[in-house]
Amino acid sequence: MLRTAVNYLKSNKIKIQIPKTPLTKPNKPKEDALRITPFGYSNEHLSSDLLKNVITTINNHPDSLVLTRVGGFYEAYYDHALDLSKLLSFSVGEKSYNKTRFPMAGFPSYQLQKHLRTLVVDHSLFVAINDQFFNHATGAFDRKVTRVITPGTLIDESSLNPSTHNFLVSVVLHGDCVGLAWSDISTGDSYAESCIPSDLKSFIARLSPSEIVFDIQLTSAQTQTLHSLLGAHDSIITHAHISSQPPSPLYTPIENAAISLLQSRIQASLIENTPSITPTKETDSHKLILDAQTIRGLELKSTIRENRASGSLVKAVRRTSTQQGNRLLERWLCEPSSDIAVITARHDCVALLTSRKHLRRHLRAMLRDIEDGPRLLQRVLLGASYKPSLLLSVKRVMENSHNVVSAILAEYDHERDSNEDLTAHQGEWQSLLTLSNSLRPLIKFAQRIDSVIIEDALRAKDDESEDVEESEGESSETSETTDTRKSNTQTYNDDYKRSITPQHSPAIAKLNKKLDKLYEQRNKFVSTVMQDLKATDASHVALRSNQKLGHYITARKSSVKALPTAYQIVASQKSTASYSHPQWTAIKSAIMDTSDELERAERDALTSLKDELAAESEAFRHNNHLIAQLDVLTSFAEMADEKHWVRPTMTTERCLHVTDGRHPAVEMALHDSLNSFTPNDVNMDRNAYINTIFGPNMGGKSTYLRQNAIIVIMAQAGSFVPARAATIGLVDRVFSRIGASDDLSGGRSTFMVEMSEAAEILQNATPSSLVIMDEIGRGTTSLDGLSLAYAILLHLAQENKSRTFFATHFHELEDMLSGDLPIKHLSTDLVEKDGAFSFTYKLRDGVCRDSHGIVVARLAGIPTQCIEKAQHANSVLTPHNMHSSDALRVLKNA
Ligand SMILES: Nc1ncnc2c1ncn2[C@@H]1O[C@H](COP(=O)(O)OP(=O)(O)OP(=O)(O)O)[C@@H](O)[C@H]1O
Repeated sequence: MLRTAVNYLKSNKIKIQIPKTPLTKPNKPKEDALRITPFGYSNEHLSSDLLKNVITTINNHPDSLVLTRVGGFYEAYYDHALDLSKLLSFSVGEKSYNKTRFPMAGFPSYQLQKHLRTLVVDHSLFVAINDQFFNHATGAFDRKVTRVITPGTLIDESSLNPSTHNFLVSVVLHGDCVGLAWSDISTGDSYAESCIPSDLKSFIARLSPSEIVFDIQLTSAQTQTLHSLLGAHDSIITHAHISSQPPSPLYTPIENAAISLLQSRIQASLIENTPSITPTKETDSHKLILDAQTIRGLELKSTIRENRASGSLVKAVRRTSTQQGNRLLERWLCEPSSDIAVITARHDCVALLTSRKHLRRHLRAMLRDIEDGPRLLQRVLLGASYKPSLLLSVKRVMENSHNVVSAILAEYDHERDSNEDLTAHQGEWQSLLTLSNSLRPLIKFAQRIDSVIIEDALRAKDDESEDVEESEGESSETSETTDTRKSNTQTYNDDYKRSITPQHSPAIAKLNKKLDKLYEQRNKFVSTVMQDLKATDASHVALRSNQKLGHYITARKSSVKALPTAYQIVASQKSTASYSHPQWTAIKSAIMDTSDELERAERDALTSLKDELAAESEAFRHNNHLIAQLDVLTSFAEMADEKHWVRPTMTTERCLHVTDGRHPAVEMALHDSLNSFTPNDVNMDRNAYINTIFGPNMGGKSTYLRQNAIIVIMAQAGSFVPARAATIGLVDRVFSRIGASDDLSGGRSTFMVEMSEAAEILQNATPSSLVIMDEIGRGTTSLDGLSLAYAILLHLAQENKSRTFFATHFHELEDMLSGDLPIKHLSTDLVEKDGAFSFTYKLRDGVCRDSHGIVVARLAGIPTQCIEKAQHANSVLTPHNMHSSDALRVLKNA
């Protein structure tokens, strides 16, 4: 009856990676081996309550791998144990109940985060955490599932990539409208929007969610429709109910439906501590839309061939210093703005920071010290790997954010007071000041945390509790020692470490005073003990406490002199004796009780600080978003200065002019191999908005296409651009048809994919769009390909009227497209000098009629014999004689 998560995912055709070897039954371990398994298994019998709970939990969570907390360990039973041991490469143990033995595997609780990464991130499993709670009434442990961890609901820092968001997206389809709500639970960022069905794919490509939620009540036809709208993606699909919660007037009904679907999915996962989703309505809602192929084809987030981040645009241009900045940079590049005011304000900030190297350096140094505020906040609020000292980290983020903004304002004041020419930069300063001044005042709250918490003590306590967790299960005798072995100096290494200042509350002040007094009494008592024992010539005097003897005094026996009667022998060994003393028992008991009381009061104080932080969470998130923006803008400025990028002029005209444009990632790769990049120009206006690019294979056509799209994207994201000058007419969408790929699982051949992508462009591109098309029509016969290329170009020129870069080897197009069309032909060349060939990479006007495919094939290493045959065929055949029997005879007789 038990169904493991692996089986469930497999049976639902959900993509998982499982070990190649099949899951097997464990060998029956030997009795002795059971006691020494690496996960600390002891050969105990399971209690019937625990067993019942485990079986019920497994049955209630048929999709999940159930991990049950037992003491200091997380354990899995039955076939879940087999799966766990296989996936984590553990050996399997056994437990028994009523003489029945069954498999068990587990690990110490402090290793949970590490193993969740393997189970949930690497293997896309769902893991139900069956936690234990001590029940004071029964004196036993109760257990219940507190979280069902899935790829989209991870909040544990160590399982997440800090530089990218981990989105959970809900999708609702109603007629011609799709409602979407998405949230990164680890940062608290949540949004909702609606779109037309054909845009769903681009949304998903931009967000790269790890999990997509469908309404559980969808019919199979509706599910199928949604799947086809989503296209290919790497996310897992889960289901939830659309819960009935009050709709927000900020959102449309379909957006509200998506929000409640998302909320109920989160509720089902974060059972004990469900965050409430309040999506942000984006102020900058005018976006440059990039479709899924474009994000992939331009290698914005990862390379096409190996799907690696290194080599991608994000990686090539990233100079950010914070994790929140890394995430925002990715968002801005995949979702640039199409609002000229927003873009201009960003360019203003970049201009200012580019020209002020000292300010930029100062800011970058300060930004590097800012921790990942949004994820820290979520850890505090959701209790995932929470420890009180996180409040100190939150405080530091507040202070450092304040310092970053203060540094900007101070620089402005300094320039205003000393620089007469400030008016020339007034607009740029205005943009940076508007952004900086939006910082919400949290510094007082930071000061409050500072005045309440005793930092060193709280950190030491957290470190100790981590150590305790790691050593849980090991036996340890608690002891307080006042050791006089080496000198008369008395050390009280077990004194209570206070982590909250007495000024915090009268109750805490009172308890502190009481404890101080008790410590004073103890010190006096210790002096008396020392005198008494010295009188008997005893040495190695120590005051201890343990469970067996209670509070007692030990000393090395060296004299027969009698001690006062208050000293009662409680244990005696060959050379040492242990004594109880009523005064010591009274003092020590009072110290322990008061310490406990103080600890509880301090814990309450920390909880109320946590609540205060929850009330300020919106302001804290706002400030972190501000820091992320300043970080990305500083990163853009760093890049502009380092690589000599320029500020583009933005206009609403349908034009694109670039002087000496470059491709940032290709230029970087060439630079690494000590080669230089050849820059190229663009000149497009309303009379000539289509460029066809001809030239040899490997001549740089695709690079040119991509670099122009990237220049537009970088500009509209707010960055300067890799060029000597640029004027960019605002673009509403970038479409691309690049590279050949099939979609076998979707039942589409390479040519079919190519045509579907072209169809989408022709149906959706507007006069404000930018289209790049690489070698359309190459996947079929030359004649069909040429005809399609011709017709598509004409359609783009006459119907869509989009700015278009069209790379092709069909030089016949020059003759076919003559006449009054807004098309300009450009070419790169292959030149020969002393028998050596080289590419010019420089575009010139006109059409290159030779693709030099055979030369490139030789350079690629095709065997000489084969090349010679190709050269012969090439010299015999022409487009006109290809089917003539004479030509074919000459070819065969060669
Ligand atoms: N402007 C340039 N300056 C220097 N090197 C370049 C330039 N453009 C491209 N290259 C180099 O040439 C290689 C091939 O470029 P690209 O893929 O753009 O050629 P292509 O003309 O599209 O080739 P094909 O027609 O075979 O697809 C690039 O990987 C890069 O190393």
